[in-house]
Amino acid sequence: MSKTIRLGTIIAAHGRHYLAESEGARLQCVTRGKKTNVAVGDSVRLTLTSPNQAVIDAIEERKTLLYRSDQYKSKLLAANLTQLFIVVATEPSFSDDLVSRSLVAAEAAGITAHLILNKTDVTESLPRARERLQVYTAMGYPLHEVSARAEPEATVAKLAPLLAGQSSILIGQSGMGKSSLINLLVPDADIATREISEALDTGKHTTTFTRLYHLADGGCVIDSPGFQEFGLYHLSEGMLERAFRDFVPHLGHCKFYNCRHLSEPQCSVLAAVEEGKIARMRHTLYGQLLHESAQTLY
Ligand SMILES: Nc1nc2c(ncn2[C@@H]2O[C@H](COP(=O)(O)OP(=O)(O)OP(=O)(O)O)[C@@H](O)[C@H]2O)c(=O)[nH]1
Ligand SMILES: [Zn+2]
Repeated sequence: MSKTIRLGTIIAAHGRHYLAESEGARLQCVTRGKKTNVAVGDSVRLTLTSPNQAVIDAIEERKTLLYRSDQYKSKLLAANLTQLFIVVATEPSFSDDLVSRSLVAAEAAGITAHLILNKTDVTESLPRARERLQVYTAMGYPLHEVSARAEPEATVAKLAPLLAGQSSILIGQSGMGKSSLINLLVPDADIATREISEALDTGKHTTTFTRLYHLADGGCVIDSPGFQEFGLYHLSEGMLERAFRDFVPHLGHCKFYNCRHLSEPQCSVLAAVEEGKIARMRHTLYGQLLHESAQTLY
């Protein structure tokens, strides 16, 4: 049989099983050997092995790559993204640690980050949520307030134009309303998810895989399973300080050119923390991430 080579886009990933879209068809894909370096959003070169199956031969050059990592391994979240939306809600309470880590990951990957505050209809928790989000809006991250349940049309009117023509990912802790938002933005998301799940043969684990949906206005949106941890062990010290957007104006002014901004004398980052220009919580996280990146084993 002569080989058929095609280009495709990875639209779902579950373990080492991938689903690609190519010339209007969906193809079940595997990698060669034990490679697991493929991400949703990747452009790939495929060799067809049957009418609906293929082997991934190569990954085209990525524009961006968003990933998280722990001490032992990295986990690719999505490739070729242009934007990241962090979904938080008035309730349940969101984690500043996860929000900040997601922002740092986006900065390090060169992806624009936005915040979505969902469930604004829960008015008693709204002032507190807004107050907590001020630290991020002060850094220039756009905040979009919506209520997927109480104001679905207004939610779509606000978010759809931001997503059009872009390649976006929605991430958030469980319970923030990410699925509700996806269902509003991608009207046939449920059907698409079921089809993808069947094609991937993931059985019951329908919500544990990352998938890409096309948008009516062009572009795509990627839904990833909720997670509780966002390890950034892969970021080097130099990348870390620049991925803290609030640190950037103060970099280059420390007494020591190789200042780590932890306890050095005449450190302009520490001075900014003392002056309230950098939130203490952000500096604490920076110290934690620096510590984590020193633990990397791989
Ligand atoms: N009051 C209110 N509740 C909402 C809103 N949006 C979603 N919810 C509710 O919040 C709960 C969580 O919503 P989901 O969309 O399942 O949230 P998720 O972030 O996808 O959570 P997981 O599926 O656990 O990852 C559900 O009970 C929704 O009905 C909203 O705008 N206002
Ligand atoms: Zn310093």
